[in-house]
Amino acid sequence: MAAFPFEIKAVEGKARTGVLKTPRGDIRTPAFMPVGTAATVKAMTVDQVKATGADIILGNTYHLMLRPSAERVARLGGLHKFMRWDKPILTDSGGFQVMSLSGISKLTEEAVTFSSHVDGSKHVLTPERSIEIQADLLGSDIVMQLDECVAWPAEEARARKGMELSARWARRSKDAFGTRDTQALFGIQQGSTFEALRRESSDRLREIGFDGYAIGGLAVGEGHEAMCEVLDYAPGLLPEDRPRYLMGVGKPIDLVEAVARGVDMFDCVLPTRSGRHGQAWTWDGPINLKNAKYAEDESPLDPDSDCPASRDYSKAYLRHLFKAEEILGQVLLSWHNIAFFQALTAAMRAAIAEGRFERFRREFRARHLSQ
Ligand SMILES: Cc1ccc(CCc2c3nc[nH]c3cc3c(=O)[nH]c(N)nc23)cc1
Repeated sequence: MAAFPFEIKAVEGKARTGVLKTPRGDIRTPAFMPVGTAATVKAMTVDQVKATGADIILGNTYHLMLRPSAERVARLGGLHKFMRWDKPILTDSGGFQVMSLSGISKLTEEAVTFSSHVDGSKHVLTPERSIEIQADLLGSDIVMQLDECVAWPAEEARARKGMELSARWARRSKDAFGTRDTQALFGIQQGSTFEALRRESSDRLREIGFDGYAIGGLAVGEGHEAMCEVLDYAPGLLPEDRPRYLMGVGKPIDLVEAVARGVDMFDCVLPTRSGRHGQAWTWDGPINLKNAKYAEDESPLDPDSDCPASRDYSKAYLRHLFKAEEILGQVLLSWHNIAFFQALTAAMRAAIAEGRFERFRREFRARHLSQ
């Protein structure tokens, strides 16, 4: 019995819109999940995040196990209580962050061992330990298996080794997760840019059985075209009646093109990270508010938005805040960008439900990529 019912409401081509029902609330798909790495969506309060329409946020095993430690979060009541977010949380398993953030790390059949980028202390992550941190100590609603994300570009032999290790860790993760039914476990498809490897990965994950399936190993520098080439076949290798989560993606155009290829869930640091540097995402494409042309532009970022950061502040004021290095600039632009990504996924849900997604996709590309 799948822990979380996934109801697909409408389909247009490969695009789907639906609802993933969890004990802590429904997740409308296609869904964009704001990244809350260290128990905060950077520069935003949970009330602002909720106001944007986000149904779920992401937490990070790697960061929280190093600081304040998973045991401390558990003693403080778990991640939801700690950060005052009472809707669903998905946590990553930590392996990806070890490879991209920590200093010395060692990968064996048994575990990933690494030294903390915070204080140099030594840590060990096994599939079993990652499940314990995510499910028992942080208390997340959607748990990710521990996997190995092979760097791009990869030789086929190297990509096979990583895919096979991830498949063995998928089995160990499922065994450690057990028969919990108030939390969900997602497997992660690997195989780099090789169709045969991704097919084998998908078959092994399907055999084990998961509540949802992630597409890993992308958004690692391959670029939009190469990613779309993999997405032309990768989502379809996974069970069509369960959610498909494309990890680490992406720019607005990436989301639209991935939804068109059958992806349901997304996460990316782009809206908050670019917001902190003065980049605003809009229906007409990205703009850099530090540009002199906005110095006396009294228009807001989006007058039709219900988000105060998008509707109530002039570009001139936002530019001033960034030039003056005022914290409020980072707060307002993070808020606007997250609201824009939520508005984009809401527009795609409506378009698919009304059978006009292809028109939406065509019009979005024409307007957003016009620059
Ligand atoms: C809080 C949080 C931040 C980031 C993530 C996703 C991080 C992420 C990737 N980001 C870009 N490409 C990625 C690939 C993988 C991958 O193959 N496996 C895993 N476990 N995570 C990935 C999850 C949670």
